Amino acid sequence: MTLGLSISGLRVSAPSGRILLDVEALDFAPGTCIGLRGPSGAGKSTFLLTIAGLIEAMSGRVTWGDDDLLAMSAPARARFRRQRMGLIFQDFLLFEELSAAANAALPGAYASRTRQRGIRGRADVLLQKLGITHGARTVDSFSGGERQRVAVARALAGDPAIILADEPTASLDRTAADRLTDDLLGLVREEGKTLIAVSHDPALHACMDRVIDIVDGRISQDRAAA
Ligand SMILES: Nc1ncnc2c1ncn2[C@@H]1O[C@H](COP(=O)(O)OP(=O)(O)OP(=O)(O)O)[C@@H](O)[C@H]1O
Repeated sequence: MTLGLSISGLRVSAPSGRILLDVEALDFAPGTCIGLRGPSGAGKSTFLLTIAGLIEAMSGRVTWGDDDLLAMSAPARARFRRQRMGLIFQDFLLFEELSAAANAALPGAYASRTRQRGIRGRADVLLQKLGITHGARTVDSFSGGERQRVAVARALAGDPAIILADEPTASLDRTAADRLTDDLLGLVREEGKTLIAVSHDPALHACMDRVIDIVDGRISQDRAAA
């Protein structure tokens, strides 16, 4: 399954009333890899949280396929996120005392037995593809690059249509960052998933299909990557 994103008249406000995001119209075709960049505090993470349905104080339309996030109840949004989205963050957010396989299979935590088995199998295949063959070792002894590859396997294990990444290469050195970018984009493209990645890393943006600049909560530039 692939899903595209359509946004119109989106506004996100802080409790003070300050507008954090103001996006008139934006469409992402299914299966596109999109980079988001902009100065610190511009609203990139807020944008990512908004399209993940994690922000309440928003108005407008944020539609994934036929599903309008604002029209859903909070539990329906959480279910949608669980079934359709994989999330990757800068600081990995792994369970330190678990193995790579157990971390990567976490999207199965709330799933039926049958789906859990499928997710475990997919997690193992993804870890193999990502070169993580560390058996029962717990991830607390993994390098940053290895940890982030476990996070990539976890994001993809539930076979979600959408992958959202916030600074996926920021904690890595250049070599590990480039490898992670190659691995992530390779897997995402192989399966036709939609990827949206916030990053300050020009090397990551150079691999994307489209790069969008956000400044002061607004889209200042939107172009197909060279
Ligand atoms: N819950 C909130 N209440 C008030 N202000 C907020 C809230 N969340 C974010 N902001 C503000 O919104 C602005 C955008 O924040 P955001 O984290 O989206 O920026 P960013 O572009 O991701 O920055 P960085 O590159 O530094 O991570 C910042 O000024 C931040 O302080």
